[in-house]
Amino acid sequence: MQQLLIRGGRALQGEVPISGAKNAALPLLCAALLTSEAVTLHNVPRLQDVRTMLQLLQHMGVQAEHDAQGTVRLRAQQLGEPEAPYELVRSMRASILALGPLMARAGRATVALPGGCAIGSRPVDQHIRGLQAMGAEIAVEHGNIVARLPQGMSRLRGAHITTEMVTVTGTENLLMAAVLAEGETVLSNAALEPEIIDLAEMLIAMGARIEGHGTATLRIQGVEQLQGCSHSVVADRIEAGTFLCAVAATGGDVFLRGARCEHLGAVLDKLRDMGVDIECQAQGIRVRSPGAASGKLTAQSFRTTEYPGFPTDMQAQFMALNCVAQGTSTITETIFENRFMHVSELARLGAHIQADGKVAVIEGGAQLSGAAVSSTDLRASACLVIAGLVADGQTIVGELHHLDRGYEAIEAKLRGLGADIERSTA
Ligand SMILES: CC(=O)N[C@H]1[C@@H](OP(=O)(O)OP(=O)(O)OC[C@H]2O[C@@H](n3ccc(=O)[nH]c3=O)[C@H](O)[C@@H]2O)O[C@H](CO)[C@@H](O)[C@@H]1O
Ligand SMILES: C=C(OP(=O)(O)O)C(=O)O
Repeated sequence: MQQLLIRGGRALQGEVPISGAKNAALPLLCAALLTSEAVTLHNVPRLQDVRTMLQLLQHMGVQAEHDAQGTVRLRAQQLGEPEAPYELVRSMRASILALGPLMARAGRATVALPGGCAIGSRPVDQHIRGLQAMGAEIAVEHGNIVARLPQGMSRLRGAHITTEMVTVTGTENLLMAAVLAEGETVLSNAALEPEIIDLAEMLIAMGARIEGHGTATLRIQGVEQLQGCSHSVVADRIEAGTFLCAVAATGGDVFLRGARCEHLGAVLDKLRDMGVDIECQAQGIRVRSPGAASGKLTAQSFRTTEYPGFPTDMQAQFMALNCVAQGTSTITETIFENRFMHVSELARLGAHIQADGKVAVIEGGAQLSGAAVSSTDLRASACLVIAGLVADGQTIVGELHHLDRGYEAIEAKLRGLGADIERSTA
């Protein structure tokens, strides 16, 4: 079993490269299913979810290779069996993103129903409803979503779809289904995340006709086929936000190369209000902080909401920061019903937090002390790493498969900034 050993108390200094976004790379990889031509993706992060997605695509007959420079070359010339088996789906919920492209390209798909996972029940009813509105027949059989076109129908048909809530992968799935559908699709209540814009831009480069990406209404005119393309994955705003919180907590002066201020508005506002200096530059973000130990950082309350609000994927990391900043803060998690599992682990490090339902109240100013803690999900593990970086003594973070799903070389990047952190096999 692998674990991270962190000896806290060092300020972070220097420059760190921000990788391509996991949550953009995963739908972009699935978009390669939409064409028989070659697709090249640059700036693809080397992390476990990407490896799982490549395995899934290879399972369907897609040629896919990831080189050491972060370029993935894909070709879905002929699709094999359009199915996503449970072994792959259960380790990565984003496998559901194969459903829309497979229905668009092959007219049938079998995708294992993702189970309830750590952070909430996460149903996919909106994905299914949207595809049904486009003419798909869908049944759930033996734990699989089995989708097909009815007899006599050769393509999905455009439809007006309003999702009942804003869903990121739901919007992506329906967008990828609509680009090859017959006629116009209007997606209302669409998600606005930068990863959706990145996907729309790649699809447009493939010949798709899309308007309104980045707004709540997407208009798609279906085309008969798409061509190959070359596209670079947008920078990971959540990885950048994680480093911002780490530097804020430890203190220091770091340049996040490639990070984009315009994608981090709500997080940057809270950091500035806290007393952290943020400078937006063309090539990245510079962050300077006196560190929590100075007593000069003021804890900030927030609610997680859909983009452009405060991202749920930054809630845990910011909570670690609020534990050591001064004052009492309240965090309300509105997106997922079970995303406070890091609270009990932070308590093992000496944090003072009371969580009840959607709301956690954090009494700041804690002097954390190192202990053995266990990751419960991806961002919870990043939160524990941040806490470890400011705790006295040694923190041991276990269950690293969560962290490795979504962070590329996080300990090497932190070591490059002066952190005392290493991976060991227990
Ligand atoms: C791979 C990827 O991009 N993952 C991100 C994506 O997840 P994901 O796309 O799974 O999250 P959604 O935006 O779909 O979920 C938002 C809310 O809608 C609910 N819902 C969603 C779909 C549906 O059919 N029915 C339903 O009830 C969910 O349970 C949740 O409460 O957006 C989340 C919210 O920003 C992020 O935390 C994840 O990191
Ligand atoms: C929850 C996350 O990812 P996923 O949707 O892949 O589980 C995340 O990136 O924080």
